[in-house]
Amino acid sequence: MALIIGNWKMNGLRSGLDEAGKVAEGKREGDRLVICPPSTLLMAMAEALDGTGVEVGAQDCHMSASGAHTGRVSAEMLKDAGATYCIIGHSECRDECGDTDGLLGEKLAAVLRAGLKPVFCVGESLETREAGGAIDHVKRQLEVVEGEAGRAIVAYEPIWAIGTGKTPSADDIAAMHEAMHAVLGDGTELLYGGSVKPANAAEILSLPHVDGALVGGASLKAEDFLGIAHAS
Ligand SMILES: O=C[C@H](O)COP(=O)(O)O
Repeated sequence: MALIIGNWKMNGLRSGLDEAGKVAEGKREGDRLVICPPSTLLMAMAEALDGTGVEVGAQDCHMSASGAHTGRVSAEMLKDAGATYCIIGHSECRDECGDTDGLLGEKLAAVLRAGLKPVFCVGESLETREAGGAIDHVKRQLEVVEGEAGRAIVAYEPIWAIGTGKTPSADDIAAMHEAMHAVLGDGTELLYGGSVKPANAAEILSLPHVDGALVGGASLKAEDFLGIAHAS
């Protein structure tokens, strides 16, 4: 069954917990669903979803377990709050938080140290795609995670497809996932992310080496999120 992870990004107040409850109500036997809310909602959501089979994840973490890092949250704290997954290397974090490959290697180690499942994001810009360098770019990004391939989930998210309504062609997604699988092997689940919605989910999730989806905007409404899950 496909793994469908919803990334709420910086969206959601306590009232949003109702939507997570609706996801749990609509979950079918065997569905593998994860919601990554903002950290303010993590503990409450983990408690609300306890026993439903819908898991909760975080969107980023600090590499240290604790210390003088004002405003930051460690992987251990996220685990303690009820998270079982943690996204790292999302293009928005690479861009806004200055996540470098070196820093991401430390975050990956922190997530594994805390006993969380890392969801490591990679993806190219439109400029790189148009220059024909997408696969080489992603392969270079994968160097951070290659050593832990069996313990990580990797999400391919072309930056130009995030929140734009645009997606690569099915052939381009398949080619990228084939290239990632060749690097990482059978033990790593590979997700696609970038404008996934109920209408395109069946085609994307049927592609070879696409084991699931990382969903942004369409994860905010339970109906859409479940529509994606049930398209697989
Ligand atoms: O983490 C999720 C991705 O950035 C995809 O976002 P999107 O589904 O809104 O395009």
